[in-house]
Amino acid sequence: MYFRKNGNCRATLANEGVELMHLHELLDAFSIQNSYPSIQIRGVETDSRRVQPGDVFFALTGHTSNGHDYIDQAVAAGAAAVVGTQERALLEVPYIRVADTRKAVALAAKRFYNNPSSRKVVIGITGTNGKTTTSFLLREMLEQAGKRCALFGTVHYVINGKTLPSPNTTPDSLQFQRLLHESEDDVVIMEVSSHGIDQLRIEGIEFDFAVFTNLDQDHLDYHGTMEAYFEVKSRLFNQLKTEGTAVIWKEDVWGSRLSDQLKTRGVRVLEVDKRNLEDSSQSHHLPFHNRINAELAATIAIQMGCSKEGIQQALHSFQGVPGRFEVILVSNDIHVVIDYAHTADAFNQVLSSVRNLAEGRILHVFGFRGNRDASKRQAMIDASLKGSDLSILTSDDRNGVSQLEMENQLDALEFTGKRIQDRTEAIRFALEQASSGDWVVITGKGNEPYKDDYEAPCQSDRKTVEWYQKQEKIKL
Ligand SMILES: CC(=O)N[C@H]1[C@@H](OP(=O)(O)OP(=O)(O)OC[C@H]2O[C@@H](n3ccc(=O)[nH]c3=O)[C@H](O)[C@@H]2O)O[C@H](CO)[C@@H](O)[C@@H]1O[C@H](C)C(=O)N[C@@H](C)C(=O)N[C@H](CCC(=O)O)C(=O)O
Ligand SMILES: Nc1ncnc2c1ncn2[C@@H]1O[C@H](COP(=O)(O)OP(=O)(O)OP(=O)(O)O)[C@@H](O)[C@H]1O
Repeated sequence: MYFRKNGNCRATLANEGVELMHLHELLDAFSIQNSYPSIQIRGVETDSRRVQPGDVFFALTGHTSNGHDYIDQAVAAGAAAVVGTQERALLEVPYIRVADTRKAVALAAKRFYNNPSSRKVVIGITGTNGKTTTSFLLREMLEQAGKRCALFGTVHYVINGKTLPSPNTTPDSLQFQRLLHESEDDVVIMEVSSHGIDQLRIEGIEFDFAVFTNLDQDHLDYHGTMEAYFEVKSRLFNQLKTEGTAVIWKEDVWGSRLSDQLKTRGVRVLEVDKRNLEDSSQSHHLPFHNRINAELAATIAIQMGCSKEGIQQALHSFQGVPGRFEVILVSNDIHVVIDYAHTADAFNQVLSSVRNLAEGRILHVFGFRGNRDASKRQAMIDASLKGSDLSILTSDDRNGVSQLEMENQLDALEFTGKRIQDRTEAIRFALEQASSGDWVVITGKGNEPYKDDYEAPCQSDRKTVEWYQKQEKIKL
């Protein structure tokens, strides 16, 4: 069945609900002047293992493998055309050479799915810490005001109210356009990671609002320097619509710098600073860092027509974010906080928030992810030692690094606290040490499962704490 939609000639495959498009129409999306045959294509794909007959296969040069190595596999699976950057011997299907396949696939997917984000309010949230929390808070405020929100982030994606697993904080461009094509939501709230920007996952998307929370040392294994990291993050703001608005936490030095840059360029900027927090009575029950996130979210919500009362109501009913400042009261007046902090600044924030609450001591359990930015580790250790009364260094997620190698790396750091290799054991130790009025703060994994060789393998920090309570393995 053929039909025309927004001027594009499309067709639907019987019983599959899949639209067809002419190859030249797709290639127009990334400005390829072409004389390729006018074949019909069925879809866009970047993974040879998922190619269906009629798809255009985009060969991406990745960090672990090279899509060009899978072109033959894609063609064998029925690819109607292939797009890549490398020179190729003649194929039995058209091969289109471009300068940048990531850019090409982003623009092709946008065209193929008929630019779905153009019909929604699009909000991007970036920064080292606070993206997830700000996005959850904003969703709560907007949903309570009757706006249906799609959400993309670290914890999960939500489309049409349905929760989907999150393979990446920021989805790749193809997945993003595909999901938005299905979305009947009014608003799109997305966490925008620096990897996502660098890998052009948001290429071609125009934002109504872009938020900057803060910048702290992280991901330098990928970006090299803080300057480079900042430069990548700031690219999000080049994708604001002409009438779009930047919302920035001004107390952060990088945020202040970004704000000045944007104002010089004539971009509309709404700055949030400590004074806004003093004025806002509605978020006083939250730890300080989440008050920042709440204020950033509220600034957008107000711009989108939400009432102050509605925002207050949303903050009141907010259930929190899985694995972010989750507080568990265990017996004998001992509190446990499960949190996702994995930078020095996040440690400072969380530990000082707990300091304001704790009558007794703070016992901090933390670790490091293997195969990721190791240059931030000493600053994290220093923040833990400074902000807690007992600092317990354990395993976080070795991410393919052997235990021996990890232990060697830790030996090279200056740490005067307690080291317990096994995470379950470290949590047990902290709980055993705690007495009435103390707070045990467990950071790094949040709601994510961790792998451990000890008694309770592959579970979450919360489950471990609850397990100890239930098993009465320790006297709480
Ligand atoms: C290092 C990195 O960022 N990698 C991301 C990147 O993968 P890649 O391009 O390197 O993929 P690859 O595995 O080398 O494969 C290259 C190409 O060959 C294709 N292929 C491969 C095998 C095959 O048989 N056939 C085939 O066609 C693949 O489909 C792909 O198109 O692009 C993929 C799709 O977008 C991402 O899923 C993947 O994220 C990995 C899983 C990852 O861990 N990324 C982290 C660093 C990340 O992006 N994190 C941020 C959050 C950071 C934070 O703020 O905390 C995020 O947004 O998630
Ligand atoms: N505004 C903030 N400033 C500093 N630290 C914060 C802030 N908000 C949250 N944090 C800390 O950062 C941790 C991660 O928070 P959140 O998940 O909201 O951020 P994120 O940017 O989405 O992180 P990631 O991309 O790694 O998932 C929290 O558990 C908390 O320790």
